[in-house]
Amino acid sequence: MLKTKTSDDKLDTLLSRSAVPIIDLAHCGTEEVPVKSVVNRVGHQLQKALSEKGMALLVNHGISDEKLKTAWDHLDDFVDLEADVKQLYIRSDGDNHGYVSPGNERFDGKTPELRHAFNICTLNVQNLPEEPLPGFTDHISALANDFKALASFILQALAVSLDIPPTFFLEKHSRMMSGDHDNMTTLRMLYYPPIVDDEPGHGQNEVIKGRCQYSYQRCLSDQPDFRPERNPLEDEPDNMQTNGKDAEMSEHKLPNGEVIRCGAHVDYGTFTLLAQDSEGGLEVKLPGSEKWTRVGHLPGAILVNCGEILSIWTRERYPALQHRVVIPEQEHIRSRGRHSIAFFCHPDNITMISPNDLPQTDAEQSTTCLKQRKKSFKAAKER
Ligand SMILES: O=C(O)CCC(=O)C(=O)O
Ligand SMILES: [Fe+2]
Repeated sequence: MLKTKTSDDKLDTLLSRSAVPIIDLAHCGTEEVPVKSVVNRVGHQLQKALSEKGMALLVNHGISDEKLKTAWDHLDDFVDLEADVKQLYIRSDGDNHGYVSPGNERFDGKTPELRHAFNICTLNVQNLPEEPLPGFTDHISALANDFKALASFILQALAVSLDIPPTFFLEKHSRMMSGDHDNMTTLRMLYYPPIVDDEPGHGQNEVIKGRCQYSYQRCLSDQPDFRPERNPLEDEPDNMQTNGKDAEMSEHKLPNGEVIRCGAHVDYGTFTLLAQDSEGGLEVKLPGSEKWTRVGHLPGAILVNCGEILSIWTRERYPALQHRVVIPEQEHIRSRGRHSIAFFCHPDNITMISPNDLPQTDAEQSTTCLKQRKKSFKAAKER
């Protein structure tokens, strides 16, 4: 009893350090017909969380930890296959589906990324590595369907939050996981290998080539992690850093080159659902701030963050969240591998995105009114 209380207290303290609002989905996030009262409550909580922070942590969402961990085991097994077998599943031009090896992507436009990714845009068996990895297809298909159901729940809650008909977004996302020619929704499995600094004298390209070899490190960390933000002025009294430089203090720079786990970017879909086995360097820029903030890690929780399309649809009421994954400063953290799964929720390709689809807020209405009054006053004066 006491033990439970103590650990609850500890968790409360940890959660109070989190920058992210936490929303409880009462275990019905993946139900085909979710309980209406829960959708309504979550809608109201999302309204506050997304407009103020651009993100929220979902708990009791309905996707079990076991399911996520088994998916990461399958990804580990895939990454461990011989290069010529992996090559059969590589992402090809003009199609987002398939495997992407380390060093091939630069989300910030310049910095190569240290991660293995497997994009799944369709559940067509031919496009999945079932032959070398029996069981892969069934497990990943079931997981993709769970994420699709969870995304449908969030789409309904979003409609509630914006005071529009509950099926408004759902109807515009009816083709999720049918292939990126119909709908760009993607389940992306990610593995970030451990980072071990090169010894002096080793070649420049070791980081991309050598250090990204697979280490067969199954997901390890399962502890809540909300370490307080480090204050550079406290740690290095002589160092007169400005605020703008805080970001660099939480990041480890490798001596032999510019690489990152995932460069700074915003997702371009409606929203993203993100599961992770440890934080491993995930940082965000909260709306209106230029400072990188650590997200922290709550085991089993799924982060939802706004993408560009939702930001356009809502006239930035729900701003797209800038994020990145840096190489963690602490040696014991960066020398651990990290797994994540991102579900990028996109509208059907034929959908027209217009902010005029959504009713305006009172503030927006009065700005529009004022603009119209000024315009007619000017016209009357000219007449
Ligand atoms: O792995 C992560 O935590 C983030 C990945 C991400 O932001 C992306 O692939 O768009
Ligand atoms: Fe992203």
